[in-house]
Amino acid sequence: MAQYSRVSGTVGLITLQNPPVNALCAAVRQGIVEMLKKALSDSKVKSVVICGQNGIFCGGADIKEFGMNMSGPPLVQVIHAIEDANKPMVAAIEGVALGGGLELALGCHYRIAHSKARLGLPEVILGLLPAAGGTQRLPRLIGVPAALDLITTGRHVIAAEALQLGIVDQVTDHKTVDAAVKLAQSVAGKPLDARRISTYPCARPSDLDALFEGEMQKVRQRARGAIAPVACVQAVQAAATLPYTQGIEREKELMVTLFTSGQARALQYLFFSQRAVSKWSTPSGARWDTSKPGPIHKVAVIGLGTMGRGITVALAQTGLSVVAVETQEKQLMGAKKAVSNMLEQGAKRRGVAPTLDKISYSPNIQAIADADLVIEAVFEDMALKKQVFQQLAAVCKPGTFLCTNTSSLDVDQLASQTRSPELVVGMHFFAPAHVMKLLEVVYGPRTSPQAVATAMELGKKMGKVSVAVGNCQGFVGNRMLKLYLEQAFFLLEEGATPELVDRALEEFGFAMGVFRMSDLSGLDVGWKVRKGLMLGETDVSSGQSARIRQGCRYSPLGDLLCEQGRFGQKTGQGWYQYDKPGGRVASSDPWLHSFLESYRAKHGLVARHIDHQEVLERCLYAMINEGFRILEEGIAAGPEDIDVIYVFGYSWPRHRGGPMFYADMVGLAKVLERLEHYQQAHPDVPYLQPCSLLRRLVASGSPPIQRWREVIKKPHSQL
Ligand SMILES: CCCCCC/C=C/CC(=O)SCCNC(=O)CCNC(=O)[C@H](O)C(C)(C)COP(=O)(O)OP(=O)(O)OC[C@H]1O[C@@H](n2cnc3c(N)ncnc32)[C@H](O)[C@@H]1OP(=O)(O)O
Repeated sequence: MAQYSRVSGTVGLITLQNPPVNALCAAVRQGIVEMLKKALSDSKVKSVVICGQNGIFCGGADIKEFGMNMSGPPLVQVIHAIEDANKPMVAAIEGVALGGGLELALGCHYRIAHSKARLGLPEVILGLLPAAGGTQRLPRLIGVPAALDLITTGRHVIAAEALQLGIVDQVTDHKTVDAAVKLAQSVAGKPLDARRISTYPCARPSDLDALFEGEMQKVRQRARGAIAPVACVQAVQAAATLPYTQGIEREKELMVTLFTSGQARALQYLFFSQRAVSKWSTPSGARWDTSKPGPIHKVAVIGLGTMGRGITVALAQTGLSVVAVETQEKQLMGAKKAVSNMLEQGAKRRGVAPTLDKISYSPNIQAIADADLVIEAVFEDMALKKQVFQQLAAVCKPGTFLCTNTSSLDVDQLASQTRSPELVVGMHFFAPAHVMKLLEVVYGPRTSPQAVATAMELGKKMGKVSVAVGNCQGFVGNRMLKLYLEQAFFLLEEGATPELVDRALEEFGFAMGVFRMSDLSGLDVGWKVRKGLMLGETDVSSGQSARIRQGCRYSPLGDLLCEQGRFGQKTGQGWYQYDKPGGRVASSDPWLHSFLESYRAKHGLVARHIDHQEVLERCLYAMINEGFRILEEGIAAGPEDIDVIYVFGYSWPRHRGGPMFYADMVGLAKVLERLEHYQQAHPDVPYLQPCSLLRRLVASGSPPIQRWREVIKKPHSQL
């Protein structure tokens, strides 16, 4: 899987051959060792170039090998053999040099990159560190602060920045391998001692201890319990304080700890899950590889509130033509200004020209007549959306895909308003729509495979992680979220405080606990949804009836706060208090605590001690149980879909893989046992009843998450 040839008479060329990204699997590593021997023993060869086939240098170690017993020569030794070579070694970097790929290049004596190439050490994103000498060579080459930045964030740099940092020696706009061969010829016979990075001293800034202390603090804060970023800092600290041979030992030691941690498993599962969700399928048999997306040149957005504006920005940034329609003139003018600002800021950040000219604005719905796809983003109200869909059906040209940006409403009811329900599909964006990576693509029973494929393709163009899901109340994300929120309310009724619940969830790894998050997104949003479901009326706020709706336990706490005008950050008061409306810093609110006390007294509830474990089990297992129901009903095709939705749309801590992966880590039997326990304690909460799929999985011996689909497909087995 590595090829050798001699070019221009005196240059040995080693080409890595492992499509699609030339990952360094055992056979590639073995191939490099053998081809290197050939090159070094060929007396005609004066210098050697290493490149990758198909315009990609190397995407790093083969992540698929991580779960297996490693065979073949270890990458660290391969790189040492390259660095020790007595002929100049030149890395010709095209496409990407990531992880082990960049480490391989750092073992070479010279590096040349194409101007479009991207370089980086993204191991931290996989729960690892660059353990093939990356943490030891990079700081020696570019200095401790710059190396810490790249290694702890995993960010990619383009060739120009790599040149500026000193990672590469040259950048070319021409054929990289040809330029590398020229460079190799020009350095043939030159001494190599000063080119072996492992022999460089590591420049030590005078305030080294303070630098590492500050970095460690920053990283711990950002990591939210992830251990890899911390290990990355420790490894770079070894480079700065120890000789290379000891540093590389420390790097290995830290890597072994990470390698065997559940966090690395979770993050690697997420890497493959993120890619797996693009290979969507539906229960009716439609699939990504047999469904062709329709051609989309022009997209219309209807309704320019917060969501419509974000969607318009995200569309314009893809380079598509956009018609943005808002019937209220004042709102239209405001939207135009806001969208232009967002586009300008985004373009400035990315160093490109803003795409303002891609958008035309109109107060008239007739302006969308020639759009290929329409995204309706009006207020979340079924009657209003139905009216808009009737208008769309009348105005749009035949074959136009009609998409609704709804967070929970029935996509099929909207499809019924049109003559072509097969063209109707949900596109559930998350706020702010130009920033958040997640897109739920919702197919109804009549949505055509082509409509799903088109929405998925558009999501990809917009840089989203798109997940195809079935049509049900709340789809996947909000359906599970509802139970998470509800359990948190029940915990308050039983004696917890918002602070206690949030602390437990934040220690678990969420950026914000459920109550701080509700304050941020606005309590009124959920209130309106509950009213729409006839749940949020508290006119019967005394006695038992206030806490029972539609025959089940209900907590009106959120509704009662809204009735007081406490909508969260926007009003300066919610589950917490803020220094002013729009304030961001939450502080404990004595009013809220006495409100909870009088609420409990009024309803005869006796506060009891609640610990973090109960908070996690009640909030997370309720949600996970619903996840199993979603899988059983075929609303999500597999656990990966649910996990990707939760990580990219709901800030689930990445190093915990997602709710379904977490259930696998905890153990399905344990989750089942705790759900049974809570169901007995709370018989008025029917959804705590363990889902039959969970029971079947446990009865099947709790197979690993990668094998759940086999059990899902056999609905009646094992019981
Ligand atoms: C004690 C132990 C010592 C070990 C020492 C060595 C340690 C080294 C650590 C590492 O190198 S870890 C790996 C670091 N590299 C990465 O994180 C890069 C991951 N890949 C990417 O970021 C992207 O794939 C890409 C390379 C930028 C290409 O992106 P693109 O959008 O073009 O394609 P994708 O859809 O993402 O990928 C295509 C295809 O390739 C598979 N794949 C990508 N990278 C790897 C890899 N490193 N190993 C195995 N497979 C990889 C990906 O899964 C896709 O597969 P599919 O089947 O087509 O979905």
